[in-house]
This record gives sequence, structure tokens and C-alpha cells, in this order.
Amino acid sequence: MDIRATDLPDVKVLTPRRFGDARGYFSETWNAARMAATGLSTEFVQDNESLSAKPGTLRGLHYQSPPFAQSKLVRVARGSVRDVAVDVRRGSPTYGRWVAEVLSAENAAQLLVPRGFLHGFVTLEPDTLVLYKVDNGYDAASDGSVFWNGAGLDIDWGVAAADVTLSDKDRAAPAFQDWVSPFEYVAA
Ligand SMILES: Cc1cn([C@H]2C[C@H](O)[C@@H](COP(=O)(O)OP(=O)(O)O[C@H]3O[C@@H](C)C(=O)[C@@H](O)[C@H]3O)O2)c(=O)[nH]c1=O
Repeated sequence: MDIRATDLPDVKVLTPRRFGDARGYFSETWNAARMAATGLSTEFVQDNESLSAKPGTLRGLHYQSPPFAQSKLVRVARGSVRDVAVDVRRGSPTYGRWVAEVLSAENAAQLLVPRGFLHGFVTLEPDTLVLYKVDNGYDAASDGSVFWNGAGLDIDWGVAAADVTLSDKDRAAPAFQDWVSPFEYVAA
């Protein structure tokens, strides 16, 4: 597994090796024992999949409040996305900063989004299939969304606002500047 840091130290890009042959390839997309040896051990408990038909489908920016906060390991099995993580741990030296990575079926890159970060993505191709593991179960009452395009965030999504498709929940989400984060920064 190639592990690359991003501009936010706790957000990593993990790219597994692909063993190619005449049939195609084989790849370990997650190996708990090997990741524990790197200090990035996470006990995932749920696997998720979402299909987005149209390019410009934007899901985010999402979180679950503590004690149901989730770390996520996100990858793309078909198509591509621009995947975004925003540090919203109150007191963090990088509070409000974001990183964006293109994840595609082709590049095999996976984004490791820790607890205390908002997460969202916009699809770049039709019929994009996103797979992600989470380390805490779904809890509808703890589920939250922050508006994707808020002042104070200025995320470069790489798509025009007019071309974005949102869920009703995400369209009605509070603006970043009006939202109070439930996450606290704990220095390592
Ligand atoms: C996230 C989730 C949703 N659901 C249900 C609730 C709802 O009826 C339906 C669709 O949910 P949503 O509209 O929240 O789906 P979606 O907008 O795809 O939400 C996801 O977006 C990405 C960016 C994330 O980071 C995920 O954690 C998750 O928040 O699926 C579950 O049953 N389990 C789950 O874990």
C-alpha cells in the first residue's frame, strides 16, 4: 500500500498495489494487519456503496456527531470523483481547511478521512460507483450535513454550481459559517 500525506496531516491517500496479469488484476484494498503496522489501524464495521447516475452529483458535506462519529476509507469502483475532506475539529490548527483528491477506478486511490472531518464528493463521470468503509455504524439521529458551497470554506469542487445535483437534505443544509461543529481537537 502506498501511503501519501495530504496538506491536512491526518488525511491520507492510500493506493494499493495491483497485481496485473492476462486476466486483469488482483488488489488488496484493505489489510488490517498491514495497516496496523503503519500506525493507521482502523476497525471498520460497515461497508457502503453509492451509485450516482449523473456527473456533477454532489453528496456532502456529511458527518455523524459523536459518539457516532465515523472515519471513512473511500474509493471508486467505476468512474471518478473529486473527494473532499474538511477539518472541523474545534481548536485544530487546521480548522476549516480542506483537501480534495481525484479518486477513480483507474488510479485506485483511496482517501482516509478521519473522525472530526466533513466528507463529500462530486462525481466527474456518469454512473460513478463509490465504495467506502466506515468505523462506526449509521445513526440517523447523528447524521448531519453542511452546505457544500459556503463562504468560509471556498472549496474548489471543479464544477460549476449550475451543474451540481444535490439531495433535498444537502440543499437544505446549514451554511458552514452558521453551523457549530460537534467535534473537538485532541492533540496527539
Ligand atoms: C449513510 C447511510 C444512509 N442510509 C440511508 C438513509 C437514507 O434513507 C438513504 C440515503 O442516505 P443519504 O442521502 O444520507 O446518502 P448519501 O448522501 O450518499 O450520504 C453519504 O454521503 C457521503 C458523502 C458520506 O460521507 C457518507 O457517510 C454518507 O453521509 O440511505 C443508511 O441506511 N445507512 C447509511 O449508512
